Amino acid sequence: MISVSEALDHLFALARPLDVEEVPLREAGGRVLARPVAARRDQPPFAASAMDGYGVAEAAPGLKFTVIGEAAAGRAFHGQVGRGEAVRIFTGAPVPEGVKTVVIQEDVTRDGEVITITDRLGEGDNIRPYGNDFRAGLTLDAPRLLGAQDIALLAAMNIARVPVTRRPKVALISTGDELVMPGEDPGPDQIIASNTFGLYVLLQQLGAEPRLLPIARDNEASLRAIFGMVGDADLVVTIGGASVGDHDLVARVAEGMGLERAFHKVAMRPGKPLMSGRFGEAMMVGLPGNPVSAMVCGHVFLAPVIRAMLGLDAAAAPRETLRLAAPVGENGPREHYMRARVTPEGVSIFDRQDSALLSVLGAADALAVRPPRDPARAAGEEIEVIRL
Ligand SMILES: Nc1nc2c(c(=O)[nH]1)N[C@H]1C(S)=C(S)[C@@H](COP(=O)(O)OP(=O)(O)OC[C@H]3O[C@@H](n4cnc5c(N)ncnc54)[C@H](O)[C@@H]3O)O[C@H]1N2
Ligand code: MOO
Repeated sequence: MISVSEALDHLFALARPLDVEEVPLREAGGRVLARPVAARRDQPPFAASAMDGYGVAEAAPGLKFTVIGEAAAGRAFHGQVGRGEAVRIFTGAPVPEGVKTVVIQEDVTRDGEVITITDRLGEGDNIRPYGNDFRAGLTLDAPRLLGAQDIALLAAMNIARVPVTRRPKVALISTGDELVMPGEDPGPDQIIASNTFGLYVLLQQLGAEPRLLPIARDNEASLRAIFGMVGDADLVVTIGGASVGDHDLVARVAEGMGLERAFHKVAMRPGKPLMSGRFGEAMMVGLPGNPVSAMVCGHVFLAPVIRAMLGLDAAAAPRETLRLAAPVGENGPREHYMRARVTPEGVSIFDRQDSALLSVLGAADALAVRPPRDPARAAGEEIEVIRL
């Protein structure tokens, strides 16, 4: 069995980078910027007032001015402002020629067209200089996962269409005679396909485009038929049928259809029967069927693979080092990803870790990672966690 980090190395080698597409700005949130983009203008494109008030050449308590016009956002005052003159000005307005400072209206008394600066004149000129935020050519570097604030910046840069990495198309195949879809009536020996839907949402959240294929039954003909439906998927993910049982046919059938397997079985818990390889034009990852095993493999393997396909760093799921809230016993020979909660007292690992228990996963907000053969640990000792 290979280690988790060896498995990740294999997976990164199997993943192919995707091409670039242009999308409208509003659709670029959550996508990965594929090429650097440069600002197409200076911002602000003129010196702008930062406040509502009066623009003057020089301000001091007691000085009087005659108001000769008005400058508002989107409506400049085009004349020259001389000594003894003021322009009524509003936030965002271009600062007229001759104005050196904006006195906020709270620091002024007005009588008809004449204003007088009171004796509590505030500090600063209240003017945002030309190009103060950025200049044309300012570059947003790629690759970069675009958040809401990046979209605001790109808009200000006047970028209406954004080059992003195409979303990886992922075909999700559940396998098993026992599975029915949520909402259906299960027979007495059937259960509901669950991790399929968890993985679907995880993939969506990662920026992939998942597609649910019909459930493949535990026979070669059914598996072959469903594999025949993967189309132009970049990644084929199977769930279940990965182990050694008589009905675990996934690897055999996929190999019959051209899978070049890179590995099968990883020294981890849960998730041991993981496999992967190239499957025609696609990459294939076979996940174990146990609901928690599949979800843990989603976080530990699928998430880094999707990020790599999107052009982000090929890196394992980020870990943090925190302190244990309670002692934990020694670990076995496999790297153990234990459902846990991060509390103010530290990392609290759940007692029940069976890989069928989705209720325990639902209560968890982190996976505590124990190295193989990690000795028993006391409360307060450090432990690495992956946040869920
Ligand atoms: N003799 C051995 N038996 C098993 C081993 C082993 O090494 N030797 N490994 C165990 C481990 S670890 C795991 S994990 C499981 C994984 O087995 P499979 O990948 O073949 O999964 P299945 O047998 O198809 O299903 C396991 C379990 O999960 C349920 N399941 C499957 N798909 C779904 C789904 N989409 N949604 C919800 N639940 C699902 C299925 O009904 C089974 O209960 O093998 C152990 N056995
Ligand atoms: O390795 Mo299995 O995934 O423990 O349930």
